[in-house]
Amino acid sequence: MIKVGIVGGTGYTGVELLRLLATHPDVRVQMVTSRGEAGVKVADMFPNLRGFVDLAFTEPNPEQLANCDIVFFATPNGTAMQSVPDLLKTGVRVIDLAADFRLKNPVTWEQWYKVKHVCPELLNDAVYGLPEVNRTAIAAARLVANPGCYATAVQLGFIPLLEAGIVDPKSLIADAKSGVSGAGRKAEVGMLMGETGESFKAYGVAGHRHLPEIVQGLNPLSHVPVQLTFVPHLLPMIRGIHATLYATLYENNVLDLQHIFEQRYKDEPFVDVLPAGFHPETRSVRGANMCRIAVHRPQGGNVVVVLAVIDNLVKGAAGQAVQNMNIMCGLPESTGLKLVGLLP
Ligand SMILES: NC(=O)C1=CN([C@@H]2O[C@H](COP(=O)(O)OP(=O)(O)OC[C@H]3O[C@@H](n4cnc5c(N)ncnc54)[C@H](OP(=O)(O)O)[C@@H]3O)[C@@H](O)[C@H]2O)C=CC1
Ligand SMILES: CC(=O)N[C@@H](CCC(=O)OP(=O)(O)O)C(=O)O
Repeated sequence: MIKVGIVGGTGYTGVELLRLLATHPDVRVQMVTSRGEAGVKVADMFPNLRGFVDLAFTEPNPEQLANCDIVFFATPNGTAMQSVPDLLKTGVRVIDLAADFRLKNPVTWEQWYKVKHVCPELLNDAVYGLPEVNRTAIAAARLVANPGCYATAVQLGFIPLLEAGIVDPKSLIADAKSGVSGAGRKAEVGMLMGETGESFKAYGVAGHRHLPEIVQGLNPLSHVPVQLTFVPHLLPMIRGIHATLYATLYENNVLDLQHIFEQRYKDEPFVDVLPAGFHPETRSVRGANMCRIAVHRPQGGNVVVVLAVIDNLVKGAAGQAVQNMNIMCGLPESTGLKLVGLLP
């Protein structure tokens, strides 16, 4: 059994990790931390876990964490980097769901996250945990940087087009919408039902911190640096991301875009390319570790439109983290992740 610890078990991604790991056949969760809820039984706070998780929240104690095989950090940005260097020295392998180890350049990190990185020497060692690109490196990694939610949907949508070299990398536009759970569980006026319900708005148009992450991931697939306009929006729903992606074809000749997408993802257990003409719905991936994608070419013109949906808490966070753990531990990648989306 893999001995697992979770730092930050009371946040939305931490609870989602608990939900997924509670029925994982090869995992024993032996420690879940919360400073605010230390001593409280997990199942008393989250009744969906009654009968599955018989643990109480504890303070994040480094000695207990060192007794785990894998530690997940489901903590705010800038938290994991404080304790990961010491934890790695004990031989524990780490999966960080936050952004601390996603960007390779510490200057870029400081620019977007507004704090100095405390262990920039680990940034090159950390493997970006997008299995559809980095599976081999993830298997050998001691430190995995789990991608951001928007970054997952946007990259999975653009990857086949850039790899095939058929679109102008300077023409990329990502219009992405997220449910409110993307902002986490902490109290915030802007996330109240009265503020978000029956309303819809863009935010972060001047620059969102997933922009450098997406560009860093897509640049190696392109012969010239990509130029991306990324606009996130907040939707009055709880879970889900819908990314509508645009790119301009180099040549307006007939290309089988459907075939390109189907071939790229034919062996991927967690990317589902829909038949031509379909429109994916966020509810089809709610609770599931899946990215559903459709590719369109409106009016046969030279603009490709890709639609990609994920559950921000599953393929956008906890599910992808478990997928990475399976790969790191040599388990079949789908172990514990054969989840069907919740309709309606
Ligand atoms: N929500 C989403 O859809 C996604 C989130 N992420 C990222 O995952 C991480 C967690 O997100 P989310 O679950 O939404 O966050 P929440 O704000 O909902 O939860 C944060 C958790 O971290 C704990 N925590 C906070 N500060 C510290 C600290 N200094 N040391 C130890 N534990 C701490 C909190 O418990 P306590 O304070 O009691 O210790 C709480 O359990 C974030 O970095 C987020 O950006 C990534 C992808 C998607
Ligand atoms: C709706 C909403 O607020 N979403 C979050 C994205 C959450 C996420 O994945 O961001 P991390 O990079 O911090 O992990 C945001 O835009 O900040």
